[in-house]
Amino acid sequence: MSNDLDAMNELHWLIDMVQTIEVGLIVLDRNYNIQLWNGFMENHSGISPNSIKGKNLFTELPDIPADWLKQKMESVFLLKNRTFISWEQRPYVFKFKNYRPITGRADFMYQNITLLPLASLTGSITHISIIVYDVSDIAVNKLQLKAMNQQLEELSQTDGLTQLHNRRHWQECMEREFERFARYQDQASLIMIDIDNFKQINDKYGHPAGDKVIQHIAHLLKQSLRETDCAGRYGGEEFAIVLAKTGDTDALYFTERLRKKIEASEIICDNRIIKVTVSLGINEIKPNSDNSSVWLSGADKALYQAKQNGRNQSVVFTTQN
Ligand SMILES: Nc1nc2c(ncn2[C@@H]2O[C@H](COP(=O)(O)OP(=O)(O)OP(=O)(O)O)[C@@H](O)[C@H]2O)c(=O)[nH]1
Repeated sequence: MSNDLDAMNELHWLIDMVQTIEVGLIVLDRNYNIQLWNGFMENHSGISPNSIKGKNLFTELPDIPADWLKQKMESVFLLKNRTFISWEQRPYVFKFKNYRPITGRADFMYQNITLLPLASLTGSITHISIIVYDVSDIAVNKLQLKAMNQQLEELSQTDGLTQLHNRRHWQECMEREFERFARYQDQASLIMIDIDNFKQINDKYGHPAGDKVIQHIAHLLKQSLRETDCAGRYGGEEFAIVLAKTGDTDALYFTERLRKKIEASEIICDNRIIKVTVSLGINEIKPNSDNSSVWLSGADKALYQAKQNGRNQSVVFTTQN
């Protein structure tokens, strides 16, 4: 008698706990009709256990990705094995609003889900349990950390004044492009750009005005680039670009258009108009280029030649440079 009472108590406690636990519990039969729907599910869906019992899960909650979840559940029935669905795989299965104060930034509740086969007294799998864990805190923290890391990575690759790639990152990009060429024999051209007589601009208008000129050139440069091109601030008043899939004839067309655009533009600083020009050196990858340094130094030599020739011009590297 006392054993019966103990067992009854245990069952009663268990039912109480199932109802109040901060985890969603659902039991479905073979046709996905709901047999159990605990307090957590009621609180977050607004649907009471009495009103949903015996009804089909997918009819009652049409937001659930039915085909996808059925496929998972069928394999649980078939293999008699539990399955886990992580929030990283699918942020949620049940579209519940997120009310947590800490993770107020998430609109919905991130969920980890376990699908558990339930055996009848005869041992056959007649039902399935869906266990829903609210993992919004973990998910939001992880996503925030990921976003911050991404931001940090971008910052570590970006030049603060111009928002172009910084020298180190540009160099990596250039080396990648060089290796790609070595593998696929693709065309690519490297361009070095230097602002003409920049020291005089600093001396005449002041360093802040000089900075503004650098930003202005970077802005015009960005406007001229394609998605696949890679541009960076190589030094103080020097920029470097890799034009993907571009031979030196097209690169020259690009640099001349940019040069003329810069020449025609003006920078207004403290009510004064500043006009600048740039010199540009171009070097197309050659099939016999040994390494990326040779490619870079070819463009640098062509730039030097452009300066020697009187500035405000583009020069294509040849072995005579
Ligand atoms: N305002 C500003 N000036 C910089 C920056 N970095 C380098 N400079 C200046 O840029 C000038 C570069 O001058 P030089 O290399 O002598 O060449 P240049 O006057 O441009 O003459 P050419 O290149 O021969 O046409 C130096 O005076 C540097 O101090 C920067 O970030 N901002």
